[in-house]
Amino acid sequence: MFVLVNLKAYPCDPVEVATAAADVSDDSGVRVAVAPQAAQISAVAETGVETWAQHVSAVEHGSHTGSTLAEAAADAGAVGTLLNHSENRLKLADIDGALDAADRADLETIVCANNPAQIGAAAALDPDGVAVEPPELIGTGTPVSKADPDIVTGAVDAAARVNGDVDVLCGAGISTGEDLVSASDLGASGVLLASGVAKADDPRAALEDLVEPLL
Ligand SMILES: O=C[C@H](O)COP(=O)(O)O
Repeated sequence: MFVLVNLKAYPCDPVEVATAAADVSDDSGVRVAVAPQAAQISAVAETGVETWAQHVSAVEHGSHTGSTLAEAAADAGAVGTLLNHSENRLKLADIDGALDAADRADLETIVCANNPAQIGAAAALDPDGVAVEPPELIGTGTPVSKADPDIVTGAVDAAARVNGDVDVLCGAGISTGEDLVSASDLGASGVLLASGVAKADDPRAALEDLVEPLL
């Protein structure tokens, strides 16, 4: 299972979370990555944790003020990027362009989507992975794997019909090892989560709890 922790714009210490994630990944053998704010990619990558961008723009080098250049994210230490997160939705053409930008910079890609139909569309663009997240469950602590398991199995089926090479993650409300096991049982190959770690009093303990059933 792949555990991707999105720090969003939460007021956590990204280096503290990243250091804990690197340690938990090393100790458990579970792949754990952290996606901080763009300006914090370098500091997070220096901890040794697998580091992802939260977004890259569909642009090349040039006059694009305010953009997040894929090459700059990679130079700072990112090895992958989320795209089209529910909190940063993109037009179809911009998802496609951002995937091209990520490919140019050798970044792994996960395209987020709300439901199985959108997952099928996202998979058709040939990212490395897709992540299904019902927006209404994001940040609630109610795991998608329990509240809406059909959306996870539906996403797995939709992706497989379109593109057998794409990994399928699920997210929204995931915070415990039990949630991780449920996601795996439903066919997901990873989880995308945020508040369960970024807003935890003890992010290290939250990460340890997440991977515990996989040990
Ligand atoms: O990127 C992460 C997702 O939006 C899930 O957020 P959450 O774990 O706080 O529900």
